[in-house]
Formats: sequence, structure tokens, C-alpha cells
Amino acid sequence: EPDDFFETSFPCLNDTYRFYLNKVTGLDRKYNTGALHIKDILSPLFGTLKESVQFNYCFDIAWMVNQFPPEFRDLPVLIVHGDKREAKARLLKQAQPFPHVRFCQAKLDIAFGTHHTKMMLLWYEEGFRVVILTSNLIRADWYQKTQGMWMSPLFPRLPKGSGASAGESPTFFKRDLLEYLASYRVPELEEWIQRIKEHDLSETRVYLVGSTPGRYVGENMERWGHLRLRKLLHDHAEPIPGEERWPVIGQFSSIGSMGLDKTKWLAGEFQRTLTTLGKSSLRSDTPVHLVFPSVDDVRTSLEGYPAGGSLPYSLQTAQKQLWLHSYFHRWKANTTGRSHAMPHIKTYMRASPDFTELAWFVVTSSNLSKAAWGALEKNNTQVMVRSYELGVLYLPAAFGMKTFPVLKDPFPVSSSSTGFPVPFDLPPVCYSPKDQPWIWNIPYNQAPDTHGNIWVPS
Ligand SMILES: CC(C)c1cccc2c(O)c(C(=O)O)cnc12
Repeated sequence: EPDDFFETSFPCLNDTYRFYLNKVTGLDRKYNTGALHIKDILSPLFGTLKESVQFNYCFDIAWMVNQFPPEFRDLPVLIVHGDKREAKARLLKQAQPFPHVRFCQAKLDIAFGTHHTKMMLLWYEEGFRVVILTSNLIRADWYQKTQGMWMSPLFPRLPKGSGASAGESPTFFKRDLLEYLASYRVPELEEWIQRIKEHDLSETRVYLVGSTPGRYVGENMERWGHLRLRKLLHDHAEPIPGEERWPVIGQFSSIGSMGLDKTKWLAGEFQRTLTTLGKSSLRSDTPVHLVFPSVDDVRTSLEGYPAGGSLPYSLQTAQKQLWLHSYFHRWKANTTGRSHAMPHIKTYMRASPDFTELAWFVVTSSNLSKAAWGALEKNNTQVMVRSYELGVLYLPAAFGMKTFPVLKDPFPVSSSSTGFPVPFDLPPVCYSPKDQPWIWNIPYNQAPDTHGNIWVPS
């Protein structure tokens, strides 16, 4: 089985969940066993690359090319981005020295929408692999931040003449990935849709949770964003006795405008989604813990205040929603040695009251924003999504389990553990009265960061 060959090349990978963190520079080596750098992902040990697609938001093309091993460095790469006008011109100019790098501009016809989706489609001699991740294709995103990814198994080619529905997974991942790619409505992805159709994705155990910009009505409302997540939790998760005491945890690196009070979106439609388990749903008494770095978390981080350059919570947005900050918890990750590696990963989960079990887990590009997850309009008959986003949902039923046990010590990793490697400490720790949420466009000159610097944004 080709995959065994590749998996054994990286013996310390957890191939139960295929959920990995990025390597972080400056940590005790113990906390990087089982973590991956981009050069590992692109290594010949995972497959003999033929061509790839890189969906992302921010690109350093020369740096990206250099992350491929020399033998793959001039193979065709398609970049899927959301840049327009001058930003698009700058991006294309970066690739002038690299004729093998081509571009595909994702349509962004709704204001304030962005192409956040981060995904690699890797076409090998041996088959096909999908990676869905949280890192931009720039050096800083792979240096000292907490980032995560889902790495698919190696998908072998199907026998010639296999039927259209061949190679489907129990989670309908193949159908959903093809639908997501088709939603771009661009010619550059047609050949990739065709290639994926010729492969066997049946070993996939995660559900795809994507967002594509648009206004959706009727059945289309459940295709994307949080209503997609709600549909999956309704259809494939079981009610739990005493579930109203099972907290929801949201963890993210940016925050949109949520309205003047919690009923406008967060504690209403979004919480209704996050508290859905089978038939039951809105539990307004369910605890909701939001994890977002405090100023001191950023100041004392490996990067220092510059980590805040990737935590773009603006004063304009924050001052309109002071009510939100009572939900906030610190970024603490002693479990993975990453308390000082600021999060750019985004995760959402439902935990047991004692935080030893999970009912589900999501890793995604989606921050805490209506633009990413969608917001109901027109008396709940329409949902509007502004951005492209992509993530995966882990449901215990797809792994033959009732709940996921939370893995206490994920490092050094064990390849067969059934515990889920939650990347940060549970239970989350509330902000103290003195803690302030990180806001990226105000100065911090009262206390130096780990590099002895202050922060004075222009
Ligand atoms: C507000 C915008 C310009 C921004 C600032 C800093 C970091 C950002 C980021 O990391 C992403 C992303 O990763 O998709 C997207 N926008 C980011």
C-alpha cells in the first residue's frame, strides 16, 4: 500500500486524526516531534510530485518556490488567490522569475470578502494528496506561530473507467471537495476537478466545511459556513445527556464586527450552530469560551509585539463590542509547548464539563466573523457569506467512537493514540480583570516585549 511507505518515512506522525501542528523555531525539540514544516509537507517522502495547487491569502512566491525540494522546484504550481488591481499586479510581478507559477483569481463580488482558504492539492506519480491548513505562504507564518493542518492520506488512482461515484468516502468528502472547487467557477480548476474524480478518496474520515461568497436561499443555505456546520452536527452527531453543560470553545486569530450585543449574531445563530448535537440545538445556557490572545500574551511571545501584526483586531471594531470581551480567555498551550507561539490556527470544539472528552473538533481558516461563517438575512430566509474559507470537521462517529478522549500530553506524539491532540490547554483560562484583548492598531509603550521593543503602529 503506497501510503504505508510514505507514512513510515515519518514514523512520528499521528495518523489516527492526521491533524498536525507546524514546527516552531525556538522550542525544546520534544514539542516539534510530529510537527511539520512546509518543507516536510512538500518532501519526496510524501510522494513524487507532478503538479500542485496552492490556495491561500498571502504569498511570498520566491520563498514558496524555495520550500519545494530541488527536484520539484520547477514543477507547475497554480496559485489561487483573491487579489485584485494593484495587489494582483504586485503578486504577478513576484512570479516574473518563475514561469512555472501560474495564477487563478477567485471572484470576490461581495464587499469586504477575502480569499482566506488555505489548501494544497498535491498531484503525485503515486496518486493525490490534499492538505487543508491555516498558514500563509510566507516565512513568518512557519516560524514562531501556532498553526495547524489536516493532511489527507495518499489517495490512489481509481481503476480506468471507474464510475463517477467511485472513490467516495463515508463522509462524502470527495463530493464536497469537488463542489467546493466548482464553486469558484474558473476554468483553471476544471482539470483539477477531473483529476480528483479519477482518484479514490474513500479513506477520508473528516467532513469538509467550506465557505464561498454569495447570498444563499432554500437548500443552498446549508452548503456553506456555520449553517453547513449546523447541518453536519444535526445529521451526524448524537445528543448527549446533560449537553447544556458541555462548553463550546472557539479559538481564532481575528474578530469581525458582531453587532451591539451578543443576541445580534454570536449568542443567537452562531451559538445555535455550535450547540447543535443531533435533533437538539440552541442551548442559551451552554458555556461559550472564546480564546484570543491578551496584550500580555503577545508582549511575552517568541515574536514579541510583531506577533500582533497577524492578530488584526482593530480598535474601531473592538470599541463597538466591549460586551464580547467578557467571553475571552488567554492563549495558553503548555500542553504543546506553544504558550509563547501566538495562534494563527483557528479551532472550534465542544468539550465535556471536565474537559476530558470532545463531541467534535474543527480546524479551519475561519475567524470569529460573520464574513467567514455567514449571517442570516431577510427574516432568516437568506444567508450571506462574504469570504472563501475552508476547514475540516472531526466527528467521533466517523472514527467509530462516541466521543474523542482529549489527549493529555500530545508530545512526543504517538502514531496510534486515540486521544485527540487539542493544541492548547483545557480548560481555557479567563482573562484577569487587568487583561486586555490584543488590539493591533494602538500603541503599547509601557512595557517592552521579549525583544525589548515597544509597539507604535503608524
Ligand atoms: C486584516 C488583514 C489585512 C490581515 C492582517 C494580518 C493578518 C492577516 C491574515 O493572516 C489573514 C489570513 O491568514 O488569511 C488575512 N488577513 C490578515
